[in-house]
Amino acid sequence: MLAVSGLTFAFKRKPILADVSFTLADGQITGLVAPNGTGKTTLLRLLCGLLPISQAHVLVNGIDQQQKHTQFLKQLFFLESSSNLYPDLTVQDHLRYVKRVWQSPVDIGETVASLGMQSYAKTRIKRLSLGMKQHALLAMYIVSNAQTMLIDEPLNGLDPSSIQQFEAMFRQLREEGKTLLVSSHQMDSVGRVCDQVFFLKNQKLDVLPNDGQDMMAEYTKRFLTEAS
Ligand SMILES: Nc1ncnc2c1ncn2[C@@H]1O[C@H](COP(=O)(O)OP(=O)(O)OP(=O)(O)O)[C@@H](O)[C@H]1O
Repeated sequence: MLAVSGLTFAFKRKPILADVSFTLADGQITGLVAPNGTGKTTLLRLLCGLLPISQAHVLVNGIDQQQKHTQFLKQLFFLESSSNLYPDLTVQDHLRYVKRVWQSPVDIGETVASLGMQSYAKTRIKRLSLGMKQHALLAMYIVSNAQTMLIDEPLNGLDPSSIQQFEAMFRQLREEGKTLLVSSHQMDSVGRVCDQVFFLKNQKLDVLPNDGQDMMAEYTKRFLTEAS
């Protein structure tokens, strides 16, 4: 479980979050949705300690981000984007690194096969397409076996069958009891896989349980009607 209380953050004069509190349960997928530049990535960075949380508390399974930082980080996986991958290392190098650091029992070969990556597992990152790099990034999350996974726009650059494949992987991680917070602009996909959605608006999170609503209509209600 991830528990956040009293999180406030601003970049100089740009407020991003105002006294935000929430919990994410194990075995749940939460979507994080907002227009470009609102603060989704900033929230994910704050949760894992890449930006200072000042007076707030962020705990994973009761372990405090600030008091037990190393132990906290072992419970969590966040790699912001596939542009953070090492260009001269292969996909397999990245997966071996994650497996070792997170002391994970997850089998690399099985993960590669389940994502259909066999043909480029030994290829350097710099020779891969965007979609292939997105697969490599998701494979790193799976191999980490971390309890909490913060995933920033994983569906960018994916073709429809890869989107289906990623959605199946998210569901599988949910079945394994993982806690997923996934930012996305793909409202149809959010509707298909998320148990609840956080709409970030006016520095607050508007929490919507997924009861099968049309998520694009929910987005429009919150963000497009006032823009038009
Ligand atoms: N290091 C930084 N210094 C100053 N401002 C920043 C910094 N990083 C982000 N911002 C600003 O904070 C705001 C939120 O950015 P963030 O990247 O969190 O948005 P986002 O919701 O993830 O957007 P997108 O959907 O485009 O990825 C933006 O206005 C951005 O310009």
